[in-house]
Formats: sequence, structure tokens, C-alpha cells
Amino acid sequence: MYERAFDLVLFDLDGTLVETAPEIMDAVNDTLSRFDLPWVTQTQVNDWIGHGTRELMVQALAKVTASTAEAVRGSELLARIMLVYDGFYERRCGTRSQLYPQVRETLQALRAQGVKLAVVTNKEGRYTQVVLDVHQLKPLFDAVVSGDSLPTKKPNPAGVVQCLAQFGVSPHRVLFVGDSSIDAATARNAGVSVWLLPYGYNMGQPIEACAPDRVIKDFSELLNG
Ligand SMILES: O=C(O)COP(=O)(O)O
Repeated sequence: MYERAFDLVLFDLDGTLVETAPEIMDAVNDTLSRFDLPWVTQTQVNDWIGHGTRELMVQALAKVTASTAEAVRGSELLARIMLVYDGFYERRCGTRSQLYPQVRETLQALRAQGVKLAVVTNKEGRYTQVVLDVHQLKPLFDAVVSGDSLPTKKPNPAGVVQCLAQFGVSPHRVLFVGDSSIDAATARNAGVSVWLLPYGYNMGQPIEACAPDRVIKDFSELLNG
């Protein structure tokens, strides 16, 4: 039984709470089509998720224009692409994403135990809100920190530190639940425990390589631990 081992549990979003990659790929390819550029594959998109949507598009553009990420980052094309992506992502969001098994039930059970819950994602705020709204997740969280909420993103621990301060919780009472080496590094940088799920987006690497405190097979282990 969980028995309040943690007073605050922080969750990554993409690949942890929600399987988002299929519709992200759709929106990326909608956008690339609009600019007469070739499509990218699902595997490529999965491996680019983790550093925020803008960075994902940097990688996609570098790939399809045979350019470098550095050249794309400063380009005027990227700015125009992101504006177009916004519209396509709005339309695609909720069409092919889904909560992973037992996510809603587990979040509700943790709340019933008095555990504070927060999302700490590198996804930009405008996209985070769309995903949380579409899946009716907002009421389940006490705080949401997105990739552009603060001057830094994960693996910088600032988002975690902000949540600790907001809820007055010390690091040894905090758990980070994620799906990637970015989440593992974030938790370590903040001095909190980290449990990782193997089914998300970890840039093609096995989750064990991140050396989390635990690898859990699904959300039920957050309650039955
Ligand atoms: O949008 C991204 O690339 C990453 O989002 P995540 O931090 O929720 O995995």
C-alpha cells in the first residue's frame, strides 16, 4: 500500500500520463505538408519528444531540409512553421492521444489520500493546456509547470523546486514519475525520488539505462507499490 510515502507526486506529461506521439506526428506532418516539405516518421517523432514542441520541430526541419539544428533554431522559417503548427495541433489534439491505463483512477486515489499532484512538462504551456483540457485532467492537478513557465526547462530542477516551495514539502517526501532520461536527471538535480515507466518516449534508449529508483510497469504500482 502506498501509505503516504510521498506528500507530493510530480508527473511528466507526454509518454507518462498521455500517449501523445501519434497526433503530434500528424500535426507535424500537416505542417510540413503546408510548406511542401517531406513527412517524418512516427519513430523519429517519438525520439524527438522530450525537449518541448519547438525543439521537436527544430529536429524535424533539420532532418527534412538536410540542415543542422543550429541553423534551423535561428531561422525565420521556424517562426513561421510554429505559427502554422499551433493551428494544426489544436485540431489534432485529442484525435489520437489517450491516457495510459489506470492513470485517471490512480490520480483520483492519490488525491483521496491527500497527496498533492503536479505536472512538470517540457511541453509549452499553450499545448499543455490543450492536452489537459481534452482529457479532462486539469481538475486532478494542484499545479502545472510547462516548458515555458520558467526561464529554464527540465532537466533544470527549477520546476520541481517551485512545486516544493508552493506546497511546503521537503525533497525526501517527493516522487517524480516520468518516462525519460530527462525526467531522471531532473529528479536527481532536485534531490527527489524518481520512478520511470518503460512505455513512453526515451529517445530510443532502454529506461533501465536511466538508473531510476524504480522502473514501474504501470500506474497501479503507485498505489500497490
Ligand atoms: O513536449 C515535449 O517534448 C516533452 O514533454 P514532456 O516533458 O511532457 O515529456
